[in-house]
Amino acid sequence: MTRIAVIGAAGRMGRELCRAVLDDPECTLVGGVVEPGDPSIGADLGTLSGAGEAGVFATEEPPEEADVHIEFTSPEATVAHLAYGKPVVIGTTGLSAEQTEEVEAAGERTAVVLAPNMSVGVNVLREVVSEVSRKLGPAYDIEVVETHHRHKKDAPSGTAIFLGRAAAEGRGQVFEEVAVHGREGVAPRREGEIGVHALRGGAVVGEHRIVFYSEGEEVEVVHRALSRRTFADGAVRAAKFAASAEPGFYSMADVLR
Ligand SMILES: NC(=O)C1=CN([C@@H]2O[C@H](COP(=O)(O)OP(=O)(O)OC[C@H]3O[C@@H](n4cnc5c(N)ncnc54)[C@H](OP(=O)(O)O)[C@@H]3O)[C@@H](O)[C@H]2O)C=CC1
Ligand SMILES: O=C(O)C1=N[C@H](C(=O)O)C[C@H](O)C1
Repeated sequence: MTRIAVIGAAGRMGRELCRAVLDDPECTLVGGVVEPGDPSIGADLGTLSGAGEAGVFATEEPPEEADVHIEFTSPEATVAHLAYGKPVVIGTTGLSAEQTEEVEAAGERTAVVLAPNMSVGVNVLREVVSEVSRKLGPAYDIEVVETHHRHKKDAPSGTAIFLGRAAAEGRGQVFEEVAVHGREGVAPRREGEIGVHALRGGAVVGEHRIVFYSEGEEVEVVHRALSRRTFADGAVRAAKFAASAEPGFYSMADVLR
């Protein structure tokens, strides 16, 4: 039985995670951490997440007995929470290069899984995107287009960067050197650039399109998340992995291996 505490339990993903952990016969939800001063402190996590009373309550600090934490909060909170020192699965996106380095360094002390998208589909698609890019070669123009709900804070999405890197790597480029984020004014396409575009609106759970254009054809690789449950199920799978893994810095590729 894996004892899991959800950090950021009052958020959109936090509630989905609480439901997913409560539904999993191999896991026990032992706690849920919310921001200091949050009105849901003391609330039953089952009731808060819509799963029905669970007898486990939202707190400001995680319970000692957790084997592993699942963290979907903000970049700042995620880095601050590394001090808990527990095995942790991190889904938070929008981390700076310095914040990512801090997360990586935590892997020297405990098991850390960091993934901008916990769905099986996106992680399989990463290989497909890399391979399509490799086979089509540098003559094709690549554009990455992502769409998310109106509440999403970071842009572009962590997944757009993840899949953009795969496309770049596939044809021997470094994504950060060729990415062009949106276009405005006089902005003709330069050879080899990868355009990245973030659409925000409504309740869209998450859509990612990697489009390859030549003069004569258009090849599109698409992932649409239909429910946040797909991310939560992946995170719970990663938590079971992290709870028994050696200290190290892991990705979903390690979890799904
Ligand atoms: N890897 C993946 O598969 C996925 C990743 N994500 C990422 O997960 C993150 C969260 O997304 P989402 O759930 O939609 O966002 P929400 O804003 O709904 O949830 C984040 C929650 O974290 C809380 N929080 C902030 N600081 C702390 C803290 N110090 N302690 C405890 N809780 C805290 C927030 O509280 P408050 O609102 O009061 O600030 C909020 O309830 C984003 O970075 C998003 O991109 C999302 C989906 C899938
Ligand atoms: O904020 C979200 O909602 C999502 N964020 C992740 C990202 O930034 O890639 C994953 C998913 O697309 C949903």
